[in-house]
Amino acid sequence: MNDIKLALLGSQGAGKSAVLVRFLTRRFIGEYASDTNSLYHKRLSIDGRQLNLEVFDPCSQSSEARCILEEPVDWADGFVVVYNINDRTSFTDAKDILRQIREDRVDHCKGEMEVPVCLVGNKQDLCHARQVLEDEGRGLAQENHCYFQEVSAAESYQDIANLFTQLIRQVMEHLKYRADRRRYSGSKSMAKLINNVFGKRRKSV
Ligand SMILES: Nc1nc2c(ncn2[C@@H]2O[C@H](COP(=O)(O)OP(=O)(O)OP(=O)(O)O)[C@@H](O)[C@H]2O)c(=O)[nH]1
Repeated sequence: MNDIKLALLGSQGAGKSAVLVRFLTRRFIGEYASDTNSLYHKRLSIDGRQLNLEVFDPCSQSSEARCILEEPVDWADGFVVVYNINDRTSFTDAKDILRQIREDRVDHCKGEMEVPVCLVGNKQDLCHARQVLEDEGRGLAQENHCYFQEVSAAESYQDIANLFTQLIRQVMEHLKYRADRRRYSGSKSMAKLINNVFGKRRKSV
């Protein structure tokens, strides 16, 4: 069984918990405790593969985006970055978060494939009060090579289910790529070791 770890990031009130709970339970619950970190578990099957999903929903992060969190960035295999389309500040925070994820991952995983991230513009049902155009969200996602979707946690399950499914597929590919890379560099160093030991020995015989 594959273990997949995701983290939800975004500014306070963007709707992180609402998006996640909609995915996990198909329901919209109006209010959530926002003063604790939560770790959700779910078993699911995607493309015939059984998965053990863990999702970290950290408690509110300040709007200065001092937010993020060394821990989830190291811990998670993929990220869902949520902003509120009616709140430009939350979009600016999302930009900062995407930049921080990229910088952190570049530092830690030189030469590795980029970590899968999904950018989510939430509260689409309130689009009469929109402050962030859909094209701006799409543009930001393109700059950061990530999947993008506007959703309404209040009104719709399907878009949210699709985006989590897409992200989880990308994470599975990413984990496979990392495992293959490790195996390849492991076998290369093993070949080098064998060559060093036996190659030298053969010479002296
Ligand atoms: N109209 C509407 N309201 C939403 C939607 N999603 C969330 N909300 C509301 O927005 C508020 C904040 O939602 P949360 O899910 O608690 O947001 P959060 O990002 O987890 O917030 P923190 O835990 O404080 O960081 C709540 O009152 C939700 O009911 C949505 O799609 N549409």
